[in-house]
Amino acid sequence: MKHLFSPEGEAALADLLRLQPLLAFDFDGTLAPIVARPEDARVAPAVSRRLARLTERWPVAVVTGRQLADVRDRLGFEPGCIVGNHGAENLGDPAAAERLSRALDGARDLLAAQGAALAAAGVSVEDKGQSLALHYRLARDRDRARIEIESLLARTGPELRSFGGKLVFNLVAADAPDKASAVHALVRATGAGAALFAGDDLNDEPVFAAAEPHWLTIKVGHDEAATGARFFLDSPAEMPRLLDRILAVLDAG
Ligand SMILES: O=P(O)(O)OC[C@H]1O[C@H](O[C@H]2O[C@H](CO)[C@@H](O)[C@H](O)[C@H]2O)[C@H](O)[C@@H](O)[C@@H]1O
Repeated sequence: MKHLFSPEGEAALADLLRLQPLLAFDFDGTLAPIVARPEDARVAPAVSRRLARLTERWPVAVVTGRQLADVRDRLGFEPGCIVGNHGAENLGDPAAAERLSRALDGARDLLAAQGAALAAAGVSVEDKGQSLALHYRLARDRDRARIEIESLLARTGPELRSFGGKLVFNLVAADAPDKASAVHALVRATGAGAALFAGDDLNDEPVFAAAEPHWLTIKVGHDEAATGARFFLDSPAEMPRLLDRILAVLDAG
């Protein structure tokens, strides 16, 4: 996999921008650097200023594992669309959203029963409606925290699906939409000719895997996880340079 600012990456970006693409971004680890506490995550002004300018002229979306109500005030700009809960929130179907949230009720009961043990192991729980996040970044003994979480996950049924992330386990309904279906739906809804999608985590991999050949997919950061993205950026600190490249093409056109 090559860096986006390699000659191959620059050429792929130039080709993509001729197709009037949707520009879609993950939040944590992509627009906002990873921080110890989820409540401290924010988009840097250097990034939000550029995204605000882009949003005036191009379809821009944020597709995040967070809840909409949580992420909105962390952005510093107003994108054309935000999809939350790993692709399951804000798809315009309130009945489906309600069903996806109710599917987690059994897990909520398990969490209540196992709450003291999880808290003692340093696990914090985020209930986001259509998904649950069990964080263990701040646990003193991360192995012990993982064991507690895995024992809870082992007691959930086939109506739920779990997947990992950055020092977190996530739980959603087995049939919950993922970020890939969300990005495809946004491309259709905006009439965009392609998509650029940048993300850093496991919940972004379905987008990379289901991308059309003419899309541009970018993994942000380096970790051991295999990725299906075509190009990479070293960190969210490279985001202003990417956005400047896109703005320059728009200014030239
Ligand atoms: O899809 P994303 O926008 O990347 O959201 C994924 C999860 O991000 C948050 O957790 C992660 O970021 C935190 C802040 O940097 C970090 O402290 C935590 O360890 C990470 O797992 C968020 O809290 C979750 O709800 C999102 O699902």
